[in-house]
Amino acid sequence: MPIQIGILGLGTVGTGVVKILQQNAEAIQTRTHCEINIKGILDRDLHREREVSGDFILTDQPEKILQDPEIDIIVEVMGGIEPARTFILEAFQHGKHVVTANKDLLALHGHELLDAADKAGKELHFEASVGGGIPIIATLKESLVANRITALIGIINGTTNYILTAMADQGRDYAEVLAEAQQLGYAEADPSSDVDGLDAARKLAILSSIAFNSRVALNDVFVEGISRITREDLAYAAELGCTIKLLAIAKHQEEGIEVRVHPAILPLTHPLASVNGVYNAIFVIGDAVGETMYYGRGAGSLPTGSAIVSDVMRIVNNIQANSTSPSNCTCYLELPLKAASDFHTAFYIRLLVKDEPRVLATLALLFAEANISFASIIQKPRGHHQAEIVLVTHPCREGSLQEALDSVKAYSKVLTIQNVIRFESGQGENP
Ligand SMILES: NC(=O)C1=CN([C@@H]2O[C@H](COP(=O)(O)OP(=O)(O)OC[C@H]3O[C@@H](n4cnc5c(N)ncnc54)[C@H](OP(=O)(O)O)[C@@H]3O)[C@@H](O)[C@H]2O)C=CC1
Ligand SMILES: N[C@@H](CC=O)C(=O)O
Ligand code: NA
Repeated sequence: MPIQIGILGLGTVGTGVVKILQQNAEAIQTRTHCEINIKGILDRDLHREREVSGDFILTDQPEKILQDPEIDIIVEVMGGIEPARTFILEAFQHGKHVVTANKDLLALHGHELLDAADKAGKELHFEASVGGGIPIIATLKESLVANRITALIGIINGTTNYILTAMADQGRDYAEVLAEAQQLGYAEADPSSDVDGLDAARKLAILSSIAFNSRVALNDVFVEGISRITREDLAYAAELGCTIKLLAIAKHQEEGIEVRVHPAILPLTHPLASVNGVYNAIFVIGDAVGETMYYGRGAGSLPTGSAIVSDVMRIVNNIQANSTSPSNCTCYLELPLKAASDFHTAFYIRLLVKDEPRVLATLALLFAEANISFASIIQKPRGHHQAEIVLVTHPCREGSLQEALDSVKAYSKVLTIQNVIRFESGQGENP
């Protein structure tokens, strides 16, 4: 007897899922000892020309999929919060397992959905929701389960990585490269969720909850986007032997966990520094395994479809072995969350100042009053008796840096604070 699946949404990812199930049908059947058949697909538009066809019904009526007693597994790839949330809850009520790629929904309602799956004794899988085709959720839940994860640092938004790579390598402007990323279909419908860091924050909430076995909600993630990064900052980063990436950082320290998404200056020697263009990668440190990294395509029809179909096959294997209904929720701890003022990093501070005696000495004094010292300084003339100064601090408390910046703002010889960017050593520990 084939196992029947129903798909909600025949867009980019839904089409990839159908293609993989059709193209690799023989290998999939051999590996699962079972035929997997697409019984029905829900989509709004029944008349649009499609890249795929097959022996399935295409319907715009959700009950035809959700209430079909023959369907065992629902694949939700329609996106959005509602009605996706209601459809998934309904799927559990009707005794179906669910696979979803919906990071927006999981970041907001993951707890509710995992509870509903547990209550129904059904499985909920979501490998595609973070890093597209990169196997990172299964890696954290299964392959690294013997470890205490101490740090996870990811490039998990392809759009922003594409933009920063093009700005760094080709010296192009932010707005121009963003428009190109939209044309290429990398960006979300509303690209502000990419460039403002929200897409990466949603993915980090999902990943860190799994990595630390403690629920991290979207609101727990400190978020800053890339829109204030300029070509000048990228050029200074290069001068310092570094690059700038939008990093999703989660660390488990004695005081608690910190979860943050922001642009960070990263040494070129770190493996994440060579993750370029639209590619994603997640660097994970486990107490036993040490440093590991997972790299690949974070989006796209077939890469994302690969993660979905693998999740479907995992469920099919469990159905065959009569061993479904495991515990879906892995958050058995309640770890404290560190406040942003307690983050501890080095900083890059770019200032436009009056080029006069004692300015640098006064700046050193203002920072010293907040207990912050400099690791290096770059100064360049900017004409009209002005100079641009880049100060690189030794690691310090974020709260202390804010105090120092308040004094710097009030200092009359400082014309503008052009930018402030955190450093990330990428080694897990806070220096
Ligand atoms: N694209 C990617 O590379 C990745 C996507 N994801 C996630 O996968 C999911 C799907 O993304 P993607 O395939 O790109 O999205 P698309 O917009 O390409 O596809 C969604 C499809 O579902 C249909 N749909 C949406 N709402 C409804 C509804 N209420 N009833 C019936 N049909 C509906 C849409 O119809 P219509 O077009 O008419 O709105 C569309 O055909 C999202 O959650 C996304 O975040 C995750 C990783 C990567
Ligand atoms: N807009 C996202 C697509 C995948 O989630 C990205 O740029 O990574
Ligand atoms: Na993935």
